[in-house]
Amino acid sequence: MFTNKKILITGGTGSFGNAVLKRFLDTDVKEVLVFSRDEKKQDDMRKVYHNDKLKFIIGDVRDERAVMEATSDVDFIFHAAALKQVPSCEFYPWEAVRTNVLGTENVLVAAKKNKVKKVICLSTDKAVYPINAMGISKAMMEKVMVAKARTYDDAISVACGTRYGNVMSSRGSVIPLFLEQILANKPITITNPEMTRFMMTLDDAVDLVLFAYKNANNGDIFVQKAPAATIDVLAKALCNLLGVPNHPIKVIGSRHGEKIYETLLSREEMAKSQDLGDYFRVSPDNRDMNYEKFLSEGSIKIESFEDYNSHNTTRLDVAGMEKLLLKLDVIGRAIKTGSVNFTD
Ligand SMILES: O=c1ccn([C@@H]2O[C@H](COP(=O)(O)OP(=O)(O)O[C@H]3O[C@H](CO)[C@H](O)[C@H](O)[C@H]3O)[C@@H](O)[C@H]2O)c(=O)[nH]1
Repeated sequence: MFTNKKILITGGTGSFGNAVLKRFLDTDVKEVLVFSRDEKKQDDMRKVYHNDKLKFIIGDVRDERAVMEATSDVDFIFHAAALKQVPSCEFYPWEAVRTNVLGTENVLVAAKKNKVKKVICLSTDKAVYPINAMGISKAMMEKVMVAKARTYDDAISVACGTRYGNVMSSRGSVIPLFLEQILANKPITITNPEMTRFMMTLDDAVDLVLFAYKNANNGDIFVQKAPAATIDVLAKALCNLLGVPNHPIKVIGSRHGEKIYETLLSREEMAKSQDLGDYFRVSPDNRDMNYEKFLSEGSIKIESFEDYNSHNTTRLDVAGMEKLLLKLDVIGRAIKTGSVNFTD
């Protein structure tokens, strides 16, 4: 699939970057370039992987020149660089715009100029009916991707997007936090026990981008079908797995910008999405602005569709959640060693 090809991953030192990298390095890829800002994280990765195919570039997606140069000789781009923490983006929304929106524009402009064959832009469920700055910036990122893709020559370059739910145990997320709290014998801090989130493993996340890579047409957005659970179920499953079913719980209330449930596809998107089995594809609206030419489009009955969200998808009970959690290395390590290692 990647024989003799050069791949660039923006934000390649993060949880997703590491997971996707491992898959790429197992192929006969020519080179994998990690483009990111943090020299320390790059140096740590360099030492862990010891692989000649892996190259590191220091740079920021906000910097047009750095992006142009980094992508000059690249076949594929996986664009994962982002500000993604909901609370911090609420406090610094302009920073989210700079990285998530303008940074993505830089990547897409450079990809066109440098004739990159495919660009896969990573988005999130929080971009659908967005209420927080992170989600709004990711929604704008998707709009930029779709609009830029309209200007691409299909025979040369393809840009597409993927939308994730929560990636279980990614850096800074709730699963490592709850594990730490249990192991330190501190109460688990639950925001709202009834809140639901889609649950995806990092492997699912990698499968989704590879599916998009293989199947995308210009402007497509892909979503993977996924189960969901309440935070209460998640906390109970973690306590059971660590052998402390009666561990204390403290309800702390929602944080800035949080939603009670997340949506992977809006009702409007469901009406025109294509069901591909484990995935949905949402193709772009490629009409031009002379809308009077396209009257038949008005006939779809949006009301007869429901959005695809973490309340109405398959819901995991405690046993189902435990089974899914056991797929994560971090859980096995926590059970065995009594400590949390965040390398997943
Ligand atoms: O102390 C805490 C912290 C979180 N939660 C709850 O746990 C769920 C998940 O929280 P996370 O912080 O793990 O995840 P978010 O849903 O806020 O956002 C996450 O998912 C996004 C994708 O949707 C991005 O990847 C983002 O980086 C990542 O943090 C939420 O319902 C949250 O309210 C608690 O109950 N207690």
